[in-house]
Amino acid sequence: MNEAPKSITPADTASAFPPGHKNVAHGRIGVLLLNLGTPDGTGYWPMRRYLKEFLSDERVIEEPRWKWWPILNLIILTVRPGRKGKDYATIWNNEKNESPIKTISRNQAVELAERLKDHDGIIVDWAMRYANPSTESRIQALKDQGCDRILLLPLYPQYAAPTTATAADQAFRALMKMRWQPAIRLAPAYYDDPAYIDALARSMRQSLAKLDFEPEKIIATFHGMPEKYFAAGDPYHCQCQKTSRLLREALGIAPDRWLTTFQSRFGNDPWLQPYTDKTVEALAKSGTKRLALVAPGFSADCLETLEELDSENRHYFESNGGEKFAYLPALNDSPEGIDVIEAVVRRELQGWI
Ligand SMILES: C=CC1=C(C)c2cc3[nH]c(cc4nc(cc5[nH]c(cc1n2)c(C)c5CCC(=O)O)C(CCC(=O)O)=C4C)c(C)c3C=C
Ligand SMILES: [Fe+2]
Ligand SMILES: [Fe+2]
Repeated sequence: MNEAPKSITPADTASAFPPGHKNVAHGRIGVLLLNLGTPDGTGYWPMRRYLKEFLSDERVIEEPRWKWWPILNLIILTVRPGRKGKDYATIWNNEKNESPIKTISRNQAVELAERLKDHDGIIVDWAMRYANPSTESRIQALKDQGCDRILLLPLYPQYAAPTTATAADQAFRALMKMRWQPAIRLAPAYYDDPAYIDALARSMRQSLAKLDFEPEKIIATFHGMPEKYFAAGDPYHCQCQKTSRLLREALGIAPDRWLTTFQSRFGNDPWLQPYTDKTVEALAKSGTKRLALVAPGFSADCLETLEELDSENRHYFESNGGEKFAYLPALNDSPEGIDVIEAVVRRELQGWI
């Protein structure tokens, strides 16, 4: 049960309030789960709005604006909304009329609140960096409910400037408009946290046990990024590699059965390699018949996993001689997934609760 928010009374200040002083609720703690975002619909205009917001972010596209603006507005935003809208339609949650990443993110917040309900005065919410629910609206909602301390948890196990840093930028942009800012904590990346590796290993064991085949090879695939971001000092690549190694070791899988790859290349620059699609194709062509893919960097299944991995890469494998293919689901709102979020949140709330 949540305690009622506190408010400063004249008794606290030992003097009468000057007339007109606004009484602001405080005394609660907010936990805000942050993920990337997703379009509000699969039609041209919601897709275009989403891609415009996303691809206008200088943390995502590090090109001079004068060079990027015409490419984005005259080329990408004319063709990509239609093409990607069709892809989103294949994975859409029609019951709720929303993208899976939204359904899963909401469930993660509900489940986390359930795990924390023994603590008075904690409110759990969720928000997106792009589109809805916006980071600003949910930080304001927490503030309105009396949260004067907020823990931000970007649900990216591996730090990357195009994901983690932009989530923080957006939260701090919202604070810039506030008179009484809440105190903020930002949870660090948890790529090698034993709670995360253990949850991934438990989840993978369960998924592998449900298959009607034993994969010859397993690929741990991570979202890619341009190589030049890595060269400029982004720790993402190293953190992905470490997650992958720790996970393989936790599962006791021999190194020659395990590969680490990067997916979702966008544009013409070289991205982190090896590329997932090229690796899947090469494995099939060189005689691998049974393959499983897992995407440890995604805390929620989304377009990049459900469509790109489970559908596109399955097709590359099967059309090049592969026979059995499995995509092993992300941690999502499974008990293992909530174990990770709860462990990080409890650790980062120390001193506040
Ligand atoms: C163009 C540059 C991009 C970089 C760099 C990038 C990094 C990055 N992204 C994720 C996680 C997700 N990305 C998702 C979709 C997506 N990503 C890009 C581009 C970059 N991502 C685009 C253009 C899109 C939209 C789809 C498309 O048009 O191809 C998603 C899925 C969201 C959903 O709606 O389901 C996630 C999640 C990470 C972790 C990352 C790290 C380097
Ligand atoms: Fe992305
Ligand atoms: Fe590295």
